[in-house]
Order: sequence, then C-alpha cells, then structure tokens
Amino acid sequence: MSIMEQLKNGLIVSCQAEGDSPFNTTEGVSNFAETAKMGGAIAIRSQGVEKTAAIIKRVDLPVVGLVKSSFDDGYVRITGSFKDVEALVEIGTHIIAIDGTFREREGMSGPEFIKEVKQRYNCIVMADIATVEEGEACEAAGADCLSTTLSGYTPNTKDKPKDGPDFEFLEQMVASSKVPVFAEGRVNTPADAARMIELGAWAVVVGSAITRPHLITEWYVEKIKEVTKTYIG
Ligand SMILES: CC(=O)N[C@H](C=O)[C@@H](O)[C@H](O)[C@H](O)COP(=O)(O)O
Repeated sequence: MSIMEQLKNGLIVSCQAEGDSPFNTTEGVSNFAETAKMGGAIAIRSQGVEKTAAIIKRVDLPVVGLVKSSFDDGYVRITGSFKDVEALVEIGTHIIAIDGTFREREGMSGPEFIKEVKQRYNCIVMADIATVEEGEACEAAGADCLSTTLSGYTPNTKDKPKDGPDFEFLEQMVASSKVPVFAEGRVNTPADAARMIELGAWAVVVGSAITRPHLITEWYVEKIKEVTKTYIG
C-alpha cells in the first residue's frame, strides 16, 4: 500500500511546540508523538529537523516534516529553502510539507519551488496552501497532496474567521483537485474532524487541540470568563 493510501481517513497529529512551552524539546514532542500513536493516530506532523529526526526514531509511523520560519511581516512560512528540504530528506522524512503560497522564496513562488523540489529530490510533497488558486498551481507543479494549513494565516486570507476550521475552503479544494486534500487548521473537535472526512478530506491533521495544552487551557478559561461576565453583568 502506498503511503498516501495508508493515510486515508486517518488522523494525523501535529506534534509541535514552540517558545517557552515545556514541551519544546526533542523529548517533549516525541512524547506527544508516542501518545498520539497510542490513541490511534496514523501519522505525525512535525516541525524542525532535529525534532522530526527524534520522532522518526521513536515512533513507527509516517511523519510529515517541515521547517517553519517566522518573518518580519508576522506571517509564517513552511519549508522555504532547498537546504531545509535537503535536511528533511536526509533524515528520512516520509512526506515533506512545503509552503505552496505564491510568496517568493529562493527567487520562486511556492508552485515553482515545489516543481524544482520534485525534480531535485525523490520525495513526497504536501503543499500547504491558503487559496484554491494556490492549490491548483501546486497540483500542476507536481505536489503529491495538498493541505488547507495556511487558510487564515497569509496576508490575503488573514481576515477569514478563526473560530473554527475553514470547511468551505476544504470543500472547494476537494472539488477542484485530483490529488488528496488534507484538512488542517483549527480542527479543534472530534465532530469537526468527522465533518471534514464527510466533506471529502483525505485525512485530518490536528495540532493545537491535542498538543498545545496551554491553548486548550485558555479556551476553557475564556469560556468560563464569558459566562462569569454574563452573570455579573
Ligand atoms: C499556520 C501554522 O503555522 N500552522 C502550523 C503548521 O504546521 C502549525 O502551527 C499548526 O499547529 C498545524 O497546522 C495544525 O493546525 P492546528 O494547530 O490549528 O490544529
């Protein structure tokens, strides 16, 4: 069975930690990955070469690896250099997530970069996109699959609602694409994940709702505050 077939209808858990999170170590994210496997995840998504290598070593599941960078403009970029792609290939990353937006890197747009990556390296590419146009261009460039990861996180999609997943974008992408489309970004409840599968997602990627305990805590705290305000107000 191909790796893509193995992932069908499954849950991929994104095991990332940043800043001063106590999980922000190779050990911390590997513990998350092992726990995700115990719960039935069929793959792991991981950030950073060292952490990805540690997870590949620890957990016997396919890993979607990436290198994330923050730029001065305040927007994230996902794996935007040949050096990072090479490093991920070298450690045996099963699928490499690459920024498929039209923003420039290495003098190329996302789709151009993906085309070049597919020519240079023997690797499976997941294009992280924010719009249907980007998705179509990445597919034409040879991306093996697409993920809705960046909807709401790029300059032209920043005003999209952030209180839940972008179901509409997933549906549009599924309708216009022949390669698998993964649902990713703010899939914060099991019901949302199931809905994504019903809408045609190949598989679902969940990060924060499983592996960012400080955010989950905040969600609870905020909800309680809302109610408290209502009672007092
Ligand atoms: C936009 C961005 O930087 N996304 C990153 C991509 O790898 C991760 O920070 C997210 O956690 C991941 O996409 C999963 O999404 P969520 O955490 O919403 O379930």
